[in-house]
Amino acid sequence: MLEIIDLTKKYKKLTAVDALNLTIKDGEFFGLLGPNGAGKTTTVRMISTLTPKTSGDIVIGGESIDRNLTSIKAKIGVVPQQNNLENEMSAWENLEVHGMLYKMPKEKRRQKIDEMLEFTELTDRKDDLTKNFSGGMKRKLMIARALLHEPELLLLDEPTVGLDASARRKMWDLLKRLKSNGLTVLLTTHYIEEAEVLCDRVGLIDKGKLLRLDTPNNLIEEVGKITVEYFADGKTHEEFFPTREKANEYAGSLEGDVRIRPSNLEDVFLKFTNRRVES
Ligand SMILES: Nc1ncnc2c1ncn2[C@@H]1O[C@H](COP(=O)(O)OP(=O)(O)OP(=O)(O)O)[C@@H](O)[C@H]1O
Repeated sequence: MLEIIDLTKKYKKLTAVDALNLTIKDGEFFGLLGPNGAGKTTTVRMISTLTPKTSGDIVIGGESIDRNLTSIKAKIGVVPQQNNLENEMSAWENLEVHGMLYKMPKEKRRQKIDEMLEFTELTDRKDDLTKNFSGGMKRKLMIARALLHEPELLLLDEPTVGLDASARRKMWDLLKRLKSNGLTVLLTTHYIEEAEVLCDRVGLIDKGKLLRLDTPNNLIEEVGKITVEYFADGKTHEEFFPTREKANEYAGSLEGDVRIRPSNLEDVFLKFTNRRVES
């Protein structure tokens, strides 16, 4: 569905995305996980054709984005990190304008608007101005809008950033419904739990480079399923073990504050970079 080949973006001396290679399969829910500034937004913007790439290629459904921009644009739906709704328009009007921009015939457009409002649970609020919406409702409307023209690939840039815990969980449910419908999704996030809960495979990205790419489980197993966390010399240390027995054995040799827990993707990131994703 999506092939990214040696994709690079340079801003003067800064290489924001550095020879990125990855392939996303049909129906896959793929996550790019990395801290702020890792190059996630730049990658999504290049795939969305909003930011020109410096070099490399992006192939969507067999077509390079350098070839046929109009047909590529029809294949993708984009949900940017920042709200870019028309705030003085109602939810319905925002969707109507999008459908017209994508040249959807009136009957089909109206039918999809109803369907998307229903899917995102915004039907009751369809006539309200979006400036009066909560952060979670705005994000849901942006998803409804991105799906309206029936794209093959949905790009979600940090879909839950700025949302409170309850709105984030509701958004995860909505994204899980998309996943069960078989849509191909590329999501960026710096939330560990989000990547673990939603993604079939995860690419760890830091300073523009892809460090690792696999299922969350495989990545965690590569590092060690069990973490021993202990406090010494004024800071917290982590050691990783393949089994609880080995972790127990090691923990037994330590003094003071010791915790044994399942490893997560934050530990994987820490192991490969010495830095945390959620800092
Ligand atoms: N228009 C620009 N001009 C110059 N540098 C930029 C520009 N856009 C991004 N950068 C730089 O490129 C790097 C990657 O930024 P990017 O926004 O892609 O990261 P990110 O992983 O999406 O982080 P965030 O979630 O905070 O947006 C950063 O160092 C950023 O400062």
